[in-house]
Amino acid sequence: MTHGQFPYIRGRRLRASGAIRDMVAEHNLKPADFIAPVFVMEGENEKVEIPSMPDYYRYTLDLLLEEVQELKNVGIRSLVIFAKVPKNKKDNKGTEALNSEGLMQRAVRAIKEQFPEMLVMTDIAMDPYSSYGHDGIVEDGKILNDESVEVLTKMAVSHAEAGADMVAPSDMMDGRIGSMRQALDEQGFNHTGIMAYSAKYASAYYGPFRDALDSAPGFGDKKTYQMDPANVQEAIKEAQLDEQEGADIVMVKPGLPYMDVIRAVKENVSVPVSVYNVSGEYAMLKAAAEKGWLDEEQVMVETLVGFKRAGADLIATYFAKAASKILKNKL
Ligand SMILES: NCc1[nH]cc(CCC(=O)O)c1CC(=O)O
Ligand SMILES: [Mg+2]
Repeated sequence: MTHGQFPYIRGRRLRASGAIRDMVAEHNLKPADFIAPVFVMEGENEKVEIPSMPDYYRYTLDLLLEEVQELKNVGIRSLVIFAKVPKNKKDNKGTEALNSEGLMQRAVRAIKEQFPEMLVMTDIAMDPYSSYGHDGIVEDGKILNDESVEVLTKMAVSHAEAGADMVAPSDMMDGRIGSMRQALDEQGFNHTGIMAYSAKYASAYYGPFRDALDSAPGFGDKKTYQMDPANVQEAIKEAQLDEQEGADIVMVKPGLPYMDVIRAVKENVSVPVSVYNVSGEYAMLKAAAEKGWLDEEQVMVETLVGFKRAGADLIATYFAKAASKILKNKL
């Protein structure tokens, strides 16, 4: 009798073909999972490749609109805008951030006008506007919390006025989510959402992004407000606090070195969890791919599905367009 020959339970039966593998896949990526970060700068008819982010560009607003059309064409439904602020418009209080005719506000209005169905998020942080490159007002070498929250709150209202669907505070000041929720509600923007960068770590993986916006801190580092990479319990606390203060979505950032944090946060909040697959993670893969050391497309998809497996509901990633193209061709 050959019946019962060892092994009679064979996992490989469910891996035998593309059809069965796709059928039993526990997690699936789709373009609607992605938030595409976009960089906008002043000027006309210009796009500049970010040196440490190959194939990624900063656009003047006219060309950004064409790029948004391309994102839409591959199925992307959401983007988050970052504005590059000219040096002469930077000061310690981030004054330019509140200018209703500022680049960010103009970009939101133009994108929402041409693509009303696109979910437009805005970065709320002072560093691109700060002469010190910090996410808050500086006094005697320290980053002030409550004074900065006042500015950040006004920034959120200004972006809501411009038409942002969600604001995304990336500053890590205490109490800013509650303050923004209250101000938005009081000023008639109770429909404007908040995606909180809740567990944002003091990470060296942000280097290329700071190149893109010319926003590196002018002195010191961001360790008095961004989190210590050693901590995970604290991430749960920060995410739960932001949920209580009214965040609609909480975020973990960066992504790859913090897969466990995504899982921990996911299990401890009831709002959706997003992850930011940051600029340094993009740069690492692009650099290895350029050298022919890694297969860019395969590693990209493997990484992105890894975020979903870890517990992320949505993913902000510079690979949004490339990954969406691949996913589209698969269907
Ligand atoms: N507060 C600004 C901000 N918003 C997003 C990033 C990083 C994004 C990336 O690296 O892709 C940063 C940089 C920082 O905190 O220094
Ligand atoms: Mg916090």
